[in-house]
Amino acid sequence: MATAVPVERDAVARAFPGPVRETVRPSVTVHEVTGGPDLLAAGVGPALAAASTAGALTAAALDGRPYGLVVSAGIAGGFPPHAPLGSLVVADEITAADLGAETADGFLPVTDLGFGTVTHRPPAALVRAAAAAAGALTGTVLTVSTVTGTAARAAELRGRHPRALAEAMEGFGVAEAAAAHGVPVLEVRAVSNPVGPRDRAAWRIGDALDALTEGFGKLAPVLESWKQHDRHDQ
Ligand SMILES: O=C(O)c1cccc(C(=O)CC[C@H]2O[C@@H](n3cnc4c(=O)[nH]cnc43)[C@H](O)[C@@H]2O)c1
Repeated sequence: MATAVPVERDAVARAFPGPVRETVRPSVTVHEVTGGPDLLAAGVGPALAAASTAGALTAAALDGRPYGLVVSAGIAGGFPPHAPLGSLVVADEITAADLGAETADGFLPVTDLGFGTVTHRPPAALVRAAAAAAGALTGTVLTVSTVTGTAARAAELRGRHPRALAEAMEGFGVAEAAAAHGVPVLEVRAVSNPVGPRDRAAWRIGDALDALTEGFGKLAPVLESWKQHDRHDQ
């Protein structure tokens, strides 16, 4: 499970009762919850999140304990009124919103330029089960390299992605790493702030971290049934 920063990782860890063992890997430190998931604070932004997640995936595969599922988790901006503060969002699409080219006629995703991908889709059955268990909304979660800070940019993003519920900065990077290893991905976000005009006073990071802990408490049985990694140990 990959969060951006340690405070998010620790919020997820609080949902699982077991003790935590810290293992230093070449590109990332893994917090292994006994009887629960492995957790990474993979860094802020898609590039570092991809590098850290790929490192953990590679290390686990070389140990003969490959992961069966990768989860990108953390706080996010929610598009009002679709994803209110404190709500939980499970992504059915993880989309890189600013990976492309600006043209006189508007933004072109890299796929229109003939390269790569801009969207990863988590397994539909997993998304349904996770959202039902956690009482979460489902929709597109955008990955951006620049936090939206104006109403105009928020409207532009929703115009291009009408199903977008939230934006964050790591999901697509984590999903790229998972895809490179042939492992399914899920993204779960708790809304800490509205997407729109920059207003630090409007952040509710503590509430979002609490929602993350509560959400993962409810998600645990769903994730357990998808987890192949620990089954290799038994
Ligand atoms: O400076 C600001 O106005 C500002 C507003 C919201 C969030 C930030 C961050 O630097 C948070 C980055 C961190 O948290 C995730 N996150 C949370 N809210 C958002 C958001 O609205 N847009 C993008 N990312 C967000 C993100 O995944 C990072 O890990 C700054």
